[in-house]
Amino acid sequence: MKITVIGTGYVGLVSGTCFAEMGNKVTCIDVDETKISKLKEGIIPIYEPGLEVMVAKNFERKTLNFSTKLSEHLDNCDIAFIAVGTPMGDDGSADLKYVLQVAKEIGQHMSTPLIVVDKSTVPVGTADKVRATINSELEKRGADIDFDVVSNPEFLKEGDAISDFMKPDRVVIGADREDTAETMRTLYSPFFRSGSARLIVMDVRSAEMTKYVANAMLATKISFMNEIANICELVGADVNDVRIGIGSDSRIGYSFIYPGAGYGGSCFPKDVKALHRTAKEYGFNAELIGSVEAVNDRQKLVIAKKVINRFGEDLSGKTFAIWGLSFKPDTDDMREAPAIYIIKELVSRGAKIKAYDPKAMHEAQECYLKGVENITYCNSKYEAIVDADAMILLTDWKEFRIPDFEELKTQLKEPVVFDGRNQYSDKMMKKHGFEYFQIGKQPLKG
Ligand SMILES: NC(=O)c1ccc[n+]([C@@H]2O[C@H](COP(=O)([O-])OP(=O)(O)OC[C@H]3O[C@@H](n4cnc5c(N)ncnc54)[C@H](O)[C@@H]3O)[C@@H](O)[C@H]2O)c1
Ligand SMILES: O=c1ccn([C@@H]2O[C@H](COP(=O)(O)OP(=O)(O)O[C@H]3O[C@H](CO)[C@@H](O)[C@H](O)[C@H]3O)[C@@H](O)[C@H]2O)c(=O)[nH]1
Repeated sequence: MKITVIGTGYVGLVSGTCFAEMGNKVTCIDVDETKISKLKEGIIPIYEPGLEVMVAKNFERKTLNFSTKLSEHLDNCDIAFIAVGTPMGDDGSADLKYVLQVAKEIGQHMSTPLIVVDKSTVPVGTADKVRATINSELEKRGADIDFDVVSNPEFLKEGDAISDFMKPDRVVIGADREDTAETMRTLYSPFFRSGSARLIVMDVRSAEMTKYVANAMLATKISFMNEIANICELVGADVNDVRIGIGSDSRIGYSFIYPGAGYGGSCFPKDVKALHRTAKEYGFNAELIGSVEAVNDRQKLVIAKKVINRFGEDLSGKTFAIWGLSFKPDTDDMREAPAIYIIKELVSRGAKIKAYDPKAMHEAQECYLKGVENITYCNSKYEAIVDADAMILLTDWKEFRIPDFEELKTQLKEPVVFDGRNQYSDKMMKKHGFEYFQIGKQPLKG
């Protein structure tokens, strides 16, 4: 099929590349000229394992192309995917300005029948707005061209994006017309080896809702466990054991019940807020969803509180080594990363920070921690710990899992570790003589 993907970010680039991998002819469009010219030179703007090789292969065999000109890539196109950002608006709702701008451009330039697919995460009712916007542009130029609007939310995770897309748990398609649904089934059939039981077709509004419900459910699991972790700590229980104890019940399961320094990223925080806001617009106070968000906001500062309890309210003269800045491992993405909040809190109390992340240093320096004083960016995790008063682990990158503990102990002024992702254990830390603070368990005194 001939496919145009509009918005070449995490979702657009991964989706476009994976569709190309399956033999479709794909053009990825973006308004960001620098991004597009870099992609044409084989430079990938994001860090996502496996993506660079797949982009290069498909670009070379001409199944994948990049452009800034949407108007040149709608003729005889079968499907146009909208994959632009839907950031949080001032009132917490999803800001649809990029989506509707794309819809407007599609209406202005389409010349042949087209299926327009919303892949961006958008509130219920957005497909109707996209349809109305396209119709209005067609009317303005007196054009009568058949088109349909489909919702096909994306469930990929950053860091695992290629495998999530190539081997999806499910693909959700919201289509109100059977011929459109059939085209979408054909597009996705190569991604499912044995039939299409996991290719779920429903009405458009239910598909739009499904995306928010999936993210809200996952975020709820995390906030629930973080709440439990805080209680465990107070009553003298170990949340790590409790997690295993409950996860073994197949009705609960092990995934997404890891307590930590709070969830971040470009999706959970904004999508939970947007769902809460949608409910409010319909006059309903979604209390549980509101609490999920509030618990997470509080959780982001739990590690900072532990540092303050240990070192005092005034942290001037103290230096802390931070291991991990990205919101999760295997990505350079720092959107809503707990590290931003924790570092700002410590710096505001006079602390100095020595930070290291395998991939997110540039994002931190140039964007998310830009202008924050007293941060030194280090070239390695070991450089960061030299003369620091304590090490604080905030992202569970594999390279932090089994560090050289003796080196860590020697370089730190005092052997103190705060673990925001429960990567180590009391047993391990006791062996090496550390004072060890983790989430959901009373501290191990040195
Ligand atoms: N990042 C994820 O892991 C993920 C996963 C599932 C769903 N989503 C959803 O997918 C959507 C996109 O997210 P993302 O993380 O890929 O965003 P992103 O910010 O990485 O990329 C969006 C891209 O769209 C481009 N753009 C904006 N306006 C445009 C226009 N008029 N024409 C062409 N390009 C335009 C931007 O320049 C940018 O490159 C969001 O709704 C998000 O919630 C994201
Ligand atoms: O048990 C867990 C699991 C995750 N997290 C945190 O939750 C956040 C989000 O993690 P993850 O879901 O792996 O990353 P995302 O790339 O944000 O992916 C989520 O958001 C995407 C955008 O909507 C969806 O497509 C995915 O299905 C959904 O998992 C991160 O800060 C993690 O550290 C925890 O604290 N505990």
